[in-house]
Amino acid sequence: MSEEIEWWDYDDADEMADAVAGDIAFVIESAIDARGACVIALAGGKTPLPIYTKLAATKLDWKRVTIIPTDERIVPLGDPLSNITAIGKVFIPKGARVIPIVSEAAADYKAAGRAADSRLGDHHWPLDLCLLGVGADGHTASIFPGPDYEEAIAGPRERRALGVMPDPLPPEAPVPRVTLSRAAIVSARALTLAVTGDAKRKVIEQAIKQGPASPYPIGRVLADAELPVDIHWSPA
Ligand SMILES: O=C(O)[C@H](O)[C@@H](O)[C@H](O)[C@H](O)COP(=O)(O)O
Repeated sequence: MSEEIEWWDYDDADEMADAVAGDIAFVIESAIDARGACVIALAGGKTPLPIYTKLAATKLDWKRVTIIPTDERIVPLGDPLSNITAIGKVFIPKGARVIPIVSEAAADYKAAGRAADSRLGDHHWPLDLCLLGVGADGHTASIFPGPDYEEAIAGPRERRALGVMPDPLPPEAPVPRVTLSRAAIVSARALTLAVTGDAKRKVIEQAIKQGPASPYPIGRVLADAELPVDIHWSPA
């Protein structure tokens, strides 16, 4: 379990977006100063979109920034469900390298996961930052209960990404996924969550209490984190 999990509460999503965008910009600047480049993973879903808009408005050396999604729904690029399409719309115009982890709608989600894993091998590792979202069911990235759960949570530590068939399929995007593994997520130099609403807050608080025995994916991830984790929260 991480030594330290710190909650940051805001009045609204806009205030949260300002703060989280500021934190991410600081990580990016520091990585560029230290190494000349930065690699970050950004969550899919809707909650972080205001953060991305504010982050993209920040003056940074975007050409030195590589962005991957924490997870992707297996759909073609351009599909409304595609996480990297939403992220790319915001950051490609800034000059960032935005890397899809699913190149085409693969019939075999496991093969899509293997391809993503090998593609991520081309990038500097560990991540400078991983921004996670959380579902009200306790999933994070695309680590969901189902046949691939143990592999996502406790597969070989060098495996960065894998294919996942959630069971049950989540109604908001009922498709197989490719996700970063727990090992890849917790190896990030900075681990940040951005969530809204009481339901998600309750799930995360419960998951933290449960520790490594948590039935929630986010509980299993937080239980394995060694660095301090920041959880940013606003009511809506
Ligand atoms: O592809 C995905 O589904 C996401 O990356 C996922 O982990 C997301 O962060 C949560 O489902 C929260 O999504 P919302 O922010 O839309 O509630």
